[in-house]
Amino acid sequence: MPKVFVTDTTLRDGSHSVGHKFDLDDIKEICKGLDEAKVDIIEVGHGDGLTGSTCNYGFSKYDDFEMLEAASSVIKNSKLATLLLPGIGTVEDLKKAKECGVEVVRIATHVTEADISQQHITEAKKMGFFVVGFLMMAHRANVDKVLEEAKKMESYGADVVYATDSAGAMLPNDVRNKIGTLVKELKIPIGFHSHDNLGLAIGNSIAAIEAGATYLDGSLGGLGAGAGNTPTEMLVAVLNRLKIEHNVDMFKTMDVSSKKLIPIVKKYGVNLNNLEDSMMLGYSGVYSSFMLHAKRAAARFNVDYRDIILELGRREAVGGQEDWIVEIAEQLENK
Ligand SMILES: C[C@H](O)CC(=O)C(=O)O
Ligand SMILES: [Mn+2]
Repeated sequence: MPKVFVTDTTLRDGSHSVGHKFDLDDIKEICKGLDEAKVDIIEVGHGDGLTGSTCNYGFSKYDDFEMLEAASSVIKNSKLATLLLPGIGTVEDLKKAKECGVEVVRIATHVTEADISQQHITEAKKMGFFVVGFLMMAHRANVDKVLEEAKKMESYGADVVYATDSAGAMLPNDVRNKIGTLVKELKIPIGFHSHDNLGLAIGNSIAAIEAGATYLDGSLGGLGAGAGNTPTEMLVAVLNRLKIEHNVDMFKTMDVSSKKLIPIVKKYGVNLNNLEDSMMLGYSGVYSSFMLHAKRAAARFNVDYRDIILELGRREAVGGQEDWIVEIAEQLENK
């Protein structure tokens, strides 16, 4: 299967979950972590896109350009992105975003309204942006309509078109059908952005990949509107398990999620699940009762418990082989 590019939207879609109130220092911390994890694209800004900070959508703590400058000041590897909804953001805002170091702009419209993206996509291309057309609420139109609207975005010059499951309402077959059709009928790469309202964010992302999508969105810990997005760290784990080529370091996405994002969002009363333990067990296929002992051994030998779990998975450990844990920890210490 072709290589997949990961966009992390913790600092844009995730900002819906914290009332658009991320601090500039928080933005820098998260961006640094995502950048070190080599996430391809990091999206930053108000949850409703550039200049979404209004009484309609909720005021953010900082304006988008301050947030984008803060992000840009720490990003070395990844590309900085922002979202724009025509009618909320303007071409002037795109120019300002460019000056802040933004390289990727995602122009978002309702799935039946691609026409209103023409000016913004055309102007963004002239400014040298990598332009993503983002068709929101993709469950609300049938496959022919989604195709018609995606083709419009392609004809305006978009580099990628997304089908976006804004309401987390799509079922895997719908994803497969729509993404598969776009992949077949368009010349540009196709992306998918999901929400977890039916517990299908990861499953639908897999359906999208299998149907040929090569741009996938996630957010750390799944932080995002509604039930949240596909967790970035879990998406990377699944890509690894599927042996699909990508650029992202799984452990580093886990670290930025558990060590940086979770403490930050606690300030806003958001209790984000720490996915690390359950994800490592599923990823390596190790029985849950090994976790406690692996953590104890990791502390004793000063090694990463995740490496112990990975090795237990490689050895296909089963109940009764807990004695391997200390042996593995000791070997890791001596490496
Ligand atoms: C403006 C929305 O939050 C964009 C998005 O992420 C979605 O439709 O989903
Ligand atoms: Mn979203």
